Amino acid sequence: MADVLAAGAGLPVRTVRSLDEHAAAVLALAGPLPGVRVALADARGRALAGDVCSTVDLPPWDSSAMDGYAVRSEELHAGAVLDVADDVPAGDTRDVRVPAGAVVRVMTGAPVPGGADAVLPVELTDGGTVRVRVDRVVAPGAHVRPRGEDVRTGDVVLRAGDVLGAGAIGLLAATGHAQVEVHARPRVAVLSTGSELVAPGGALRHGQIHESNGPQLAAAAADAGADVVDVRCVSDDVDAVRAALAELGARADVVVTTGGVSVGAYDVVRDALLADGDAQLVHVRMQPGKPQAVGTLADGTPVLALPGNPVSSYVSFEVFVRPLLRRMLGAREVHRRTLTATAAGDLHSPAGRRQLLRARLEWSGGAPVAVLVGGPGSHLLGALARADALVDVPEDVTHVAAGDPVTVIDLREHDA
Ligand SMILES: Nc1nc2c(c(=O)[nH]1)N[C@H]1C(S)=C(S)[C@@H](COP(=O)(O)OP(=O)(O)OC[C@H]3O[C@@H](n4cnc5c(N)ncnc54)[C@H](O)[C@@H]3O)O[C@H]1N2
Ligand code: MOO
Repeated sequence: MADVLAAGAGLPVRTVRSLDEHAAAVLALAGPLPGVRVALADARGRALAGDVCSTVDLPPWDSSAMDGYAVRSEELHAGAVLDVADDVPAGDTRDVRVPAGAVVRVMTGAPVPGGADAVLPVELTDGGTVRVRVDRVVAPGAHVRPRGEDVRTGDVVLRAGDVLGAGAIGLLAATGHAQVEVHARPRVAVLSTGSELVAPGGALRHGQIHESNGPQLAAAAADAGADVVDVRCVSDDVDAVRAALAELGARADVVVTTGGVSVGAYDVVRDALLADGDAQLVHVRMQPGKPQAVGTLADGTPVLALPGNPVSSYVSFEVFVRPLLRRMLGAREVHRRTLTATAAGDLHSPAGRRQLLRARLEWSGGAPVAVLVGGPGSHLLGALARADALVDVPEDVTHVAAGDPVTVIDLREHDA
């Protein structure tokens, strides 16, 4: 296959690339954005800009795991009656000791008093508050959570590039961090182009359709952790597109366009990008998503021009834009998870184009099965909405039989 493709009389040449080559070119457009300090409440879904160490031991002191009595275990035997010398609820900040021959009542989460080596759960006693009768004994160490068992002061608890989920936010709070340094969220602007487009809700005349790529890609960008700063739509007018791109470039870290990037007479994104900035037209050996353009606007802002067909723009977003946004967000792993599933039915794929087919994952005996939804047509939005996976058929594979293993890109995870 040639490296460049002459697209026809009078049309600019296109670089021909595989999906992986184009994805690598897109990823090279930008690195992680600078770090910013944010409150924990704003940290969810963001990636750490540096390693984080604990400011405390966890637990910070020997802690009771049960409501009961702090005991010297060697003094216990069934039927023993011991004095209850003190009462230590959670939050008691005194430094209490267990006298010899006695016990101290403790609650879950209370510090285990000095001298005690175990906690006797209240269920193994008569529950006395002045004196307590021991019904059964416990071994040394029972129900005591030792200081530092979980985390030690100075331990690196989370690393740069970790994406903060609920567990990580809990750990940051527990280890003493009210704020944390994360990478800035990439600011994304989405520009849809097409004179046939009418805002959702608007009345349609013959030849017109509702604009759906903008809302779709804005949702996908937010889902990837981006801050969507603008979503707008312009008609097929090259000056209008150039003006919109210049405005959006000034406000965003990445501009994503849809439509107008193929070989048509009114493919104005193509013309606007070639007029300003530094962009390359690309023919990607994939279906959907063949015509693409990528580069920078006049002010240096990365721009990705995706094809207008709704499924093409969504799939292109998934495999090209999303990894770039994840990289700018600082995530260590920028790609979606893939898994091997069984094809539910036969499928066909064009030679020389890597095909990404919309599918639904089902489970049979615990193993994933990929059930295609809709056909390969890049206009089939009805089916796209029911898909939660993309079956990834390599360029050189033209036929997959029902029951064969297929690689599947799992779309079910939400990162934002
Ligand atoms: N002669 C050729 N024609 C086409 C080729 C080709 O190689 N030779 N490639 C086809 C492929 S593949 C694709 S993909 C499309 C991409 O073309 P564009 O990126 O220029 O997209 P448009 O022509 O502007 O639109 C295509 C289609 O999608 C609808 N659309 C566009 N924007 C939106 C939107 N925001 N919301 C909803 N729907 C949208 C538009 O109405 C068209 O139906 O080119 C093929 N043609
Ligand atoms: O490359 Mo297009 O996206 O097949 O419809």
